[in-house]
Amino acid sequence: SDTPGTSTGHRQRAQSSSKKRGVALDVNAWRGQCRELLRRMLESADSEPFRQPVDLFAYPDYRDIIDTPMDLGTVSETLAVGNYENPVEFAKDVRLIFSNSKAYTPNKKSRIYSMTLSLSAFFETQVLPIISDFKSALRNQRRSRQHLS
Ligand SMILES: O=C(NCC1CC1)N1CCN(C(=O)c2ccco2)CC1
Repeated sequence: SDTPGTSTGHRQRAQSSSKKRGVALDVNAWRGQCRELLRRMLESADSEPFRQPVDLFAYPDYRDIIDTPMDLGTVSETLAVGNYENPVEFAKDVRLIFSNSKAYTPNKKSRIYSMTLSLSAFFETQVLPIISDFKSALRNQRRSRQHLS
């Protein structure tokens, strides 16, 4: 630990460094982080009903209730082709999977709906730091660009 009362002197801050508070504020880090989060969700048994679009022959009334179907396979594809601009858009689609399941379920004790609950609890804990780190990186980038103008 530091000797109490020692001065660290005036540390020269490297101009190019975007590191603050020990967090690398990289505005692109969110994409790999979201890919890894998806991978972990897809390896969970709880994601099985949500890996592919709903089979409308198995659930003929599905579109009577659900306007915008969504599934983890579609989210993965959208992320892979670069069609999400930020992690908030990514999270919006994943949350749509869970809200669709909640809207469609005949009752809150259904097996598939209970899988939604545990999967979404896991997702929310994991996506929160990804979104806050992205927003910090964006603030940092705008701050450093602003002084250039
Ligand atoms: O067929 C589905 N998925 C496609 C399977 C993976 C290949 N389903 C998932 C969505 N879904 C519900 O959320 C739900 C809630 C209560 C009962 O079902 C309906 C069934």
